[in-house]
Amino acid sequence: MGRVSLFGGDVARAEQMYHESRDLDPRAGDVLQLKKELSTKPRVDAGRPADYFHNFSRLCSLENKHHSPVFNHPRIVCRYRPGLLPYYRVKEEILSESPFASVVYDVITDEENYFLRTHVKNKLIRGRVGGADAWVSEVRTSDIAWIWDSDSPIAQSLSLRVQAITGLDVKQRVPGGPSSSEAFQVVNYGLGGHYEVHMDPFDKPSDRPELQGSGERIATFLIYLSDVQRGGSTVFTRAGVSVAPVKNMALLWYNFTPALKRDDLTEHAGCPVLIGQKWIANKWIWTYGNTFRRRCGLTPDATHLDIEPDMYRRYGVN
Ligand SMILES: O=C(O)CCC(=O)C(=O)O
Ligand SMILES: [Fe+2]
Repeated sequence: MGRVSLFGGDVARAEQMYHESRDLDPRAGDVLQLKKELSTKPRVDAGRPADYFHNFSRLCSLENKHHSPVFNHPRIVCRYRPGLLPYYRVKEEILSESPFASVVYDVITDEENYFLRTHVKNKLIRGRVGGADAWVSEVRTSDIAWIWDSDSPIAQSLSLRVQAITGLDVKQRVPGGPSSSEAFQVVNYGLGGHYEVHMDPFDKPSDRPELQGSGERIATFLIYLSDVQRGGSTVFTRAGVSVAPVKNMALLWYNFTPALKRDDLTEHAGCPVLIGQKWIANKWIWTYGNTFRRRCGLTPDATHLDIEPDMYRRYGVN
């Protein structure tokens, strides 16, 4: 436990546990190992804000249900989300207004879920972080694989569903052209698997040819392919939102404000899986093809809900 605390950045607790366990058995292997790690590990991880681990671990340790800051706004929290098609509405729970984050239940069927997980069975490889020079890192401990729309009619119909729900273009113009969305990224986290605090837009240009000229990841549509017995929530460390995985539920948020300013409040993380395993499928939607679908607001600080009526009026949806 002391080593877990140290790994989680809680040096004070690790030291306290070291002293307690040393008094019990000073020669135990774990005690000696903890002593070694305490003496070599830098006390503060450079570049991380002081509240980095505090917010991450506090939000991760909340109970296994959604948490959001008090939503003090006259606009409703549960609604039928206006979508691209006037007759197609999905039940949506808004968890945060700014940054906008919401969940939609049962966006895929069990059969589609099974397809996504089995299609990648022999293709999963360790996920990386970074842009063109992406590297394997302890920051992200999961296996990933990609499913393009051209790989299967099921993937294609799922992409169209994401388009209908978000109102955003998701067309993939590969090979050769810029795309409005990436392939589904299927991710498997084993025990302890996690993804530390990060933002989805790239810091550096990506080396993936299909993304050249596509702009940026304006929205993230994350589908949970499994429940997780304990742990594995997605947490927004600055916005104070925690989302517990529910099989076949999707979590949607916008990484950019309507004025195309990177929204730092969307900083988020995947909490460590404590019991069970976790599967998700990410769909990132790009600026390309969406300039007129998600227009600017009337003011530079307009939020997503401010521009929504304008976004859907074009499709005859009120
Ligand atoms: O696993 C999660 O809950 C978050 C995953 C994530 O943020 C990502 O893949 O970019
Ligand atoms: Fe992410």
